[in-house]
Amino acid sequence: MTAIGIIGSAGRMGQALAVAVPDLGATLIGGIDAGGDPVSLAHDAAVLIDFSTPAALERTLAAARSARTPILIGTTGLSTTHHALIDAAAGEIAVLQTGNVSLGVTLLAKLVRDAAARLGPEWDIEIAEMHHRHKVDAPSGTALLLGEAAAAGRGITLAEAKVADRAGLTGARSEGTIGFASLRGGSVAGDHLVIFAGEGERIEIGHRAENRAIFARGAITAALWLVGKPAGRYSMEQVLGV
Ligand SMILES: NC(=O)C1=CN([C@@H]2O[C@H](COP(=O)(O)OP(=O)(O)OC[C@H]3O[C@@H](n4cnc5c(N)ncnc54)[C@H](OP(=O)(O)O)[C@@H]3O)[C@@H](O)[C@H]2O)C=CC1
Ligand SMILES: O=C(O)C1=N[C@H](C(=O)O)C[C@H](O)C1
Repeated sequence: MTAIGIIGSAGRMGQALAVAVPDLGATLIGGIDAGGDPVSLAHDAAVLIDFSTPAALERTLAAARSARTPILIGTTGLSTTHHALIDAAAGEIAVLQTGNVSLGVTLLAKLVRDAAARLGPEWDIEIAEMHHRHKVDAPSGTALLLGEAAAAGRGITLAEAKVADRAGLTGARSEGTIGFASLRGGSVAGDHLVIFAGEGERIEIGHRAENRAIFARGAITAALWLVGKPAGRYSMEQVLGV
């Protein structure tokens, strides 16, 4: 059985993973939280799964590289510096980083890209997300992933179109921008809605996570898929074949 090591093992996702690992024919070799040693975990595990915090990523990737252990990164709130670290690691080990490991969101991203490509820039794109009261980053990793899919469909980068900070006297909406709205409250596992707002009509497509089991399943499936893969940066689309 494939031995999985978890970074962030006592957290909400870490606990969901511990429940799901045996069901998917793998075994949990160990896990760490703040203050834990990623080096020995990376040597013991056949693959690592990280659902922790961006601050942990540099040490985690260094450990994975030194042990040559593949890694699935689900942690969100990553900066361009973190992505550069991931790219560098992917030169030596198999890495998959994504803001959402579910089948539903992986497919939704493809639908969003397609819709954005077919609709002209006069269709305004807005992305709304709601999460539980404990979430610390905004917009969510999923919202950003969907924004990137929409931007790719339009042949632009999200960086040039993103508007995530509306408040006060904002002025009218600029054509071609992609807006984000983040709601926080209660125990919501993760809701995302992508709105294409045209003149006199709207298209809305979205996804609701009803629990963390879907994330645990997606993460373990992806982690098992990474074992034995050559160095590189992989995607959930490749794992799930959608
Ligand atoms: N990609 C996806 O599909 C999904 C992504 N996520 C993302 O996963 C992340 C975790 O979410 P969630 O489980 O809800 O968060 P939690 O806050 O419940 O758990 C985070 C865990 O990480 C641990 N941690 C903190 N610092 C370190 C460190 N330096 N090394 C190792 N572990 C550390 C914490 O331990 P301690 O208590 O000791 O600080 C805690 O156990 C978030 O970024 C979230 O957005 C969540 C769901 C799905
Ligand atoms: O923090 C969470 O809980 C989640 N985080 C991910 C995100 O930022 O999109 C994925 C999921 O929506 C749950």
